[in-house]
Formats: sequence, C-alpha cells, structure tokens
Amino acid sequence: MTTPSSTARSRTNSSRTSRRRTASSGAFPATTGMAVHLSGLVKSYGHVHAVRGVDLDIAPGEVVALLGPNGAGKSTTVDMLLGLARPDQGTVSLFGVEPAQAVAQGHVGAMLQAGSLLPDATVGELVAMFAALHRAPLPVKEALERAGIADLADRPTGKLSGGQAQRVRFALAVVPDPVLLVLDEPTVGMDVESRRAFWASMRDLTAAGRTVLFATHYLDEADDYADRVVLMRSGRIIADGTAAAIKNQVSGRRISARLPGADAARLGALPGVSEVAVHGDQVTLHCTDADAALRALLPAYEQAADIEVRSVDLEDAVVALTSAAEDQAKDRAGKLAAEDRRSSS
Ligand SMILES: Nc1ncnc2c1ncn2[C@@H]1O[C@H](COP(=O)(O)OP(=O)(O)OP(=O)(O)O)[C@@H](O)[C@H]1O
Repeated sequence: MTTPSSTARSRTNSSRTSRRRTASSGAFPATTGMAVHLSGLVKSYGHVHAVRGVDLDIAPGEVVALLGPNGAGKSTTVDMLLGLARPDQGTVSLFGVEPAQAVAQGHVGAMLQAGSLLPDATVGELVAMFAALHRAPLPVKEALERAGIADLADRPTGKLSGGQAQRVRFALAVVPDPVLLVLDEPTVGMDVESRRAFWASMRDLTAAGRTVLFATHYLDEADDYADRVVLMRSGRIIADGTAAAIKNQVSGRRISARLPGADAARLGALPGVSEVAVHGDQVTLHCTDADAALRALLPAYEQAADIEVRSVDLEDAVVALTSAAEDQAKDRAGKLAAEDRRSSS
C-alpha cells in the first residue's frame, strides 16, 4: 500500500542515492578514503569505561545518526573523532588523515554540546573571526543565512537565547564549508520551528554530498534524516544499519488502548502478548501476534476505547535493543562474579 509517508520515504531514498553519487563524483576538494574510519577505539576516565572498543567506517556522502542512552559514550566517541580527546587505544582517520590535519584543511565542521561563545562579540563578528581561520570559508552572510540567524548578526552572543546560541554554533560548523559535519545533539534547546528550519538547511547541505554524523536523543530526527543509524550502549556499538533494519531487529506490533481498571497480569496472559505497560488508564501491549491479542482483548474488555495497532517504531526498537544489551551485560557480570566466587572457594 502506498501511504503519504511511504511516498515521502521513497522520495527521500532516491535523493539519498543521488547524494552519494554527487559525493563520489568529486563535487568537493579532493579527499580520499573513508570519511570516517574508527578502529578499536577505547577511552576510560579513571574507573569509567566510556568507550570500550568502537569500530566504525562512514563512507563519503553518508548521513549517520549516533544514538544511545545517556552515558553510552557518544560524546566521547565524537571527541576522539575530532581529535579533542586522545584514545587510550585505537586509531581515528578522517579522509585518510589524522583529525587535526583534516580540521586544518577545512574538511571538518563541528557543533559540540559544550563551549561558550565569546560573549562580547556580536554573532557576525564571531562567525567572521572563525571564517578567517579557514582557507576557503563560506561568505559570513551565507553561513548566517544557512543557520537562519541573518537577523541576529549584530546581537552580542551573550544576549542570545539557548536555541539562538545553538544556531550560532551551527553557523560556526558550516562556515569552513566542510565536507564532513559532526554534530553532537545539534537541535537541543531549539523550538519546533527552529528544529524544522535546521533540518531543512541540513537537507540542502547533504543534498550536495556532504557527510554528516550527528548524535541525538530525538529518534524522529534519526528516522527522518539518517541513511544509517548507529546505536551505542555502555561504550559499544550494539546495532548498525538503516532505521528500517534496526526496527526489523525488534519483531511484533504494539496495541495501545484506553482501558480503565486494567489488570496488567491478566493482560499479560492474553495470547500473542509479550509485554504490558500500564500508565493510568492507558495500556500498551507489546505483541508477538497482534491479531490474536486483539481478538482476545475485545471480548475480555468491552470498555476498551481509542484502540490503535501500530508497527514497531525506532523508539521501541532502541529501547528494546538497549535494554537487551543491558540484560546481557548484567548476565556477563553475574557469570564473571560467579566464576570469581568458584575460583576463590
Ligand atoms: N571528562 C570526563 N571525565 C570523567 N568521566 C567522563 C568524562 N567524559 C565522559 N565521562 C563519562 O563517560 C561516560 C560516557 O559519557 P559520554 O558523554 O560519552 O556519553 P553520551 O552517550 O554522550 O551521553 P549523553 O547522551 O548524556 O550526552 C559517562 O559515564 C560519562 O560520565
């Protein structure tokens, strides 16, 4: 069946194909090799094992979302990728050279979570200062327009709202006219309209074949804009593929309904139901067989209302995959502790 969203998706996919073609046909300054090559990256801070062995290749022209719960190691990976943190083990190369060299050549633009803007400079002055550090920057006006802040050029950066400051960071990331954009939670603090404008501008940038790696907690952004989703948990990559492939790793559908006075144990015993979540009157049934579950639910709960059956979305898949990884980590820790006890007795 063709739905508006599937039509939109196939359009997006064909634009992704042509974007790759543009990237490999040399629309940019000559670069060689993988846009990003991370091999065996490990990084600890004292007892905290932030990154525990990350291997990742990103081809020129790919748009990759880096997902994972708080503390998964996304920012640490991004910091090592940009040469801002030194790996304990492993190597990083961007277009076949060290990060510092790729940055010096103007191939890389970055937007990080931390980092204050010079509070006394105006937005225009700050972006101009940054542009002056690069060999072939965009005109300042164009960088400001791409970030949607042309009207803020004369505003001191100390007088910006959080969302506006975030857009200034975006202008600083694009002003080198980079081939690779690395964005750590780029839309944090932006209102809905600014997020939309941000992604519209990103679409223009990626349509020309730029490579993008962005970390985000907004799974709809990953679903809508990334060719590929890399999911991290506890310092490791636990899934890597298209959003569709990641969703396919988690089978089943979800039934949600308003069900006053529902009993979770009774719902859990219905055929085809694997898991139940109850929030007040609202119930979500995770199903291995949604048809069987629905057939059993309706006679048992005549008061059921606002019933919806839907496929697994990216959020469901990410939650399921990250909690499965957590269970496996606990199992591993339990087995190691048991082995320790056995060997010491
Ligand atoms: N400079 C540091 N000193 C000590 N611990 C750190 C440092 N930077 C990160 N960590 C720790 O390393 C782990 C991974 O952190 P990181 O910021 O990379 O995760 P993240 O996936 O980006 O999380 P979030 O989504 O919350 O930004 C966390 O436990 C964090 O507390």
